[in-house]
Amino acid sequence: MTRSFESPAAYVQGRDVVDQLGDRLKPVADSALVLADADVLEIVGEQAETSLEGSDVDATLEEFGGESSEAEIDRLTEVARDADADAIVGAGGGKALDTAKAVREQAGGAMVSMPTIASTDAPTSSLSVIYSEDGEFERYWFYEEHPDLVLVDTSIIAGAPVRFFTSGIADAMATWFEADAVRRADGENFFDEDPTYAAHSLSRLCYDLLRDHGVSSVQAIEKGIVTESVEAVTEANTLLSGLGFENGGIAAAHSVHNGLTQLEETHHATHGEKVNVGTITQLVLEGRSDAFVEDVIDFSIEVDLPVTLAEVGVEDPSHDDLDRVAQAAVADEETIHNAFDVSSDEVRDAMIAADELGSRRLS
Ligand SMILES: NC(=O)c1ccc[n+]([C@@H]2O[C@H](COP(=O)([O-])OP(=O)(O)OC[C@H]3O[C@@H](n4cnc5c(N)ncnc54)[C@H](O)[C@@H]3O)[C@@H](O)[C@H]2O)c1
Ligand SMILES: [Zn+2]
Repeated sequence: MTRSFESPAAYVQGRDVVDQLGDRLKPVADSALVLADADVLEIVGEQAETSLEGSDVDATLEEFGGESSEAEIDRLTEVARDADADAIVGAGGGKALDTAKAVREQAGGAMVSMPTIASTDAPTSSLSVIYSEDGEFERYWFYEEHPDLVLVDTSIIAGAPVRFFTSGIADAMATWFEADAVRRADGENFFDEDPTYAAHSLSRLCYDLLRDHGVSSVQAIEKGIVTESVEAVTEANTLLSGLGFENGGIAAAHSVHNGLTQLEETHHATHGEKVNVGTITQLVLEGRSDAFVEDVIDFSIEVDLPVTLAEVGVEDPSHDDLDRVAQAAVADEETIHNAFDVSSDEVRDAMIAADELGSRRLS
């Protein structure tokens, strides 16, 4: 079996790095299309345009409608073609970046991810999650190419609501436990190949940075300030978690997340928040010691992440509801099989046990 590692060509992070957009794009583009929703255009539109035009790159700003749907991708692809754009710049959260990746796939040229929140693994990856226009999950699109540049402005990240940042911490924490489980089970990464030592090691570094700087970084984001802890956790949430999940593979935490999306009442919880319940469930499935699971739960509570089903919207779940979640989590295509040989009954019971441990630590 071969092992593989793939990544964006460049990653740049720091205060005010949006000002570098033009200089960094100029070698490959004479014109760029910037895609962002109305709120994000308010935050970063003018700064991006000034930087591009200051480097003689023609800038077109277009409002993204908010859903990474095929219809929106097709509409924006037309805008990119009409503008004769050599580069697509996506700014915002996971949905805006996933849309920009899809538009680049169809229109060609270079692609820049400019996450304005550190909430998910979307900025660095070579895939988009596609939804219907009404926001129902439809499918994943996989691409040959990664973004050419990921530009992460920490002064913007620090100005965003803290819930996005803590959600990113949850998604990043899962990266380590999933990559480690995949490696132990001899599972595969997102490129259907063996994970490298690098992927395993970067995933571990991701977790260590979260545990070393998580609490202080969240405190700093609450105050809207940028500290070294904010830089460390932004890097963990964005670069390390992104490289870690694609190259290391994912396992049960994300399958439980996918199962939870079956229940309407979890829809208000973010991706990362549902993943956190999945992480604790995975640790129970692995048979980790009480002390180990409690340590992860206590850290989650400290950074205000959910540790119970009720906290992601599922109050007093019926046996049937939990069976539905568990059955979806072990569907044939689910990544849980990458690392675990388990039945839906085992997943359901692990969810109940994880919920119980979480409730005890909360009280
Ligand atoms: N492609 C991948 O590898 C990958 C990985 C994980 C998740 N995802 C996808 O990412 C999406 C979730 O992304 P998300 O959690 O980032 O949310 P999102 O993209 O759904 O929404 C982000 C929201 O935050 C707002 N926002 C952005 N920057 C802001 C700022 N600086 N200040 C205030 N508000 C700001 C936006 O206006 C938007 O309303 C899902 O569609 C999920 O499937 C993709
Ligand atoms: Zn995730």
